[in-house]
Amino acid sequence: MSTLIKTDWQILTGFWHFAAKYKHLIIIGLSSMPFSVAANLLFPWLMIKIIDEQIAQGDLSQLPLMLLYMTGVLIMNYISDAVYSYSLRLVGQRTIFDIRQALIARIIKLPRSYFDKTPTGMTLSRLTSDLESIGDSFVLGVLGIIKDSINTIGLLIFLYVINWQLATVILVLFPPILMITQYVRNKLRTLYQITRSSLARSTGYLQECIRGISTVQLYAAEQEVENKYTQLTDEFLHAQVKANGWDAALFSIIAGITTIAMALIIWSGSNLVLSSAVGIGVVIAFINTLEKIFVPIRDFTGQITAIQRSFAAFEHLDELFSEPLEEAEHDLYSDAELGSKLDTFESIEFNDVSFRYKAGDPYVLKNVSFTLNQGQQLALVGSTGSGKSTIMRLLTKTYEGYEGHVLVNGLELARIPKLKLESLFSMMQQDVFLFDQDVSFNIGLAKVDQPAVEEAAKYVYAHEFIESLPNGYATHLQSGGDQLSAGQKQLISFARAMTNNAQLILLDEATSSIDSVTESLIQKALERVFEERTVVAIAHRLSTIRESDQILVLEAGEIVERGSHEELVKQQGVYANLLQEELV
Ligand SMILES: Nc1ncnc2c1ncn2[C@@H]1O[C@H](COP(=O)(O)OP(=O)(O)OP(=O)(O)O)[C@@H](O)[C@H]1O
Repeated sequence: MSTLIKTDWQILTGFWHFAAKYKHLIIIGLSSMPFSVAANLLFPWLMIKIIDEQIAQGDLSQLPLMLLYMTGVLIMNYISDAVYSYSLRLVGQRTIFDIRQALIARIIKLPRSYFDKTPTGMTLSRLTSDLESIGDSFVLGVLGIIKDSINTIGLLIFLYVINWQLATVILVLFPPILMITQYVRNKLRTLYQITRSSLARSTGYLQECIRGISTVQLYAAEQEVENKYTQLTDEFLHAQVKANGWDAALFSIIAGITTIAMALIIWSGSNLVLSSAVGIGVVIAFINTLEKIFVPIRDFTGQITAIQRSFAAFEHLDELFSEPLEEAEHDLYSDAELGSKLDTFESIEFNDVSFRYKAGDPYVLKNVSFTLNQGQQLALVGSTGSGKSTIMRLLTKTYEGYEGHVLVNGLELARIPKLKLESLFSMMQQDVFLFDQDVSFNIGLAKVDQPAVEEAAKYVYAHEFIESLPNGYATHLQSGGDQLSAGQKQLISFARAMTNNAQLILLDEATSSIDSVTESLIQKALERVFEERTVVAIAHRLSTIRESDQILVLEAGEIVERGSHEELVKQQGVYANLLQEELV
């Protein structure tokens, strides 16, 4: 089997098309480089000229012109540096912006199976810290390395041309500087890893505690939470302090080596001056250039580490981009093939359907078959874990990969694009997710106008309670609708399901206990839906589904009984038992 592990280079080239869009900016940035290098070389060259050919000769006639040149060179340096940084940083920022947009577009289309196996925090960190890491580490690292390497090589060649003996003095100091920086960087890398992982752990812990704040307060566990958090952040602080120490040490060591180099240059330079091999200007130019060579070398290993660190982020993003969008893999019906076949709901047919969530897992649906025609009501009944919600999830294409056939109006469900189902089916969910927005948004999800929102609310008897809220439909629902009762949340979910006038209502009745006033509203709404629409319902209270045309009783993924309420009662089987339990 061929290995699918990509090299860093392959991953990186996979992202190139994002940056390639800004080729013109990259060309502008890179073409400023020769000017920057030229300025870096011209400056010491002019200095030598001024000292050795003007000052040392006692002839200052050319001095104003030389100073003018120097000013020009400095200005050229600033401008080229600014053009380089501005344009290439802009490329970095725009590229990251585009990657973020592409990532979000991808994430929201990923199948539910992805979200089942991936913690939310991990997906969010791809969009935040991984992208930030690419911005901070990769973009700045690469920009720094390109600029510093070209400048350093240019300067070294220049110094060798001016005087090879003094240039060799500088070159001799390269190996110890590289060794020391490598050693300190390794220490820093380990410490940075500790700081990152301890920060991630403490932030994760804090996130969890804030999410579960009501439990923390209810059980008076504030002190324990505080202690644990202090312990986790202590580790972070400790590693950070150590890292600061090493960072400062590296800085001082390089400053020390620069001083040693200066002493060596002065010492050997003085001898060369005395023997008239070079002018004093050359020695001064060498001293002036030292920092420009040693500081980039100090930063070099850091930039390499930063770039390496960003490879992990690229790898994470690549994984996310490689996550399959399940629907795209299927041979979906074209618009022409569908024609008007899905304009009105006619029937659903489950034909020997089996399903498991993952290959190798046990089947949670086994050979399920049933038919539901327009205008009928089908109820799914069974103990917890028997597979009722799984049937709903297959119908809404939340999960794919069933065995057997599911036909909607005679068309294979797997081949129907999800969007086409939207106007046909509507789901009244058990887990009501309310957005931190007003009631109207929560009902219409910004897809329908206010009259349609109110019409849907009236249909499910939610209008009255919504009107009694402080700002009616404009009332802001905070933290997932904490100010609403479980029943009120359900009514909003019902209204949401009604906004698109879908012909088939998929109903997942809530198990949560509901106050009696809202309960009667919910019952009225359900009765109306059952009377007027085609319904597939998971009902926890059997009273809700009494009037259904067909009741399927599931046990461990299999249909064990089917029939109307009366027929099942007569059978004296599982359904009759469930009914008995409910009455008790
Ligand atoms: N995302 C998932 N991944 C793996 N297994 C799952 C997943 N969701 C449900 N299951 C398993 O599938 C089986 C059927 O679950 P399902 O949610 O369909 O039951 P249910 O009858 O709707 O139960 P309840 O009445 O409690 O909602 C259970 O054994 C459950 O553990």
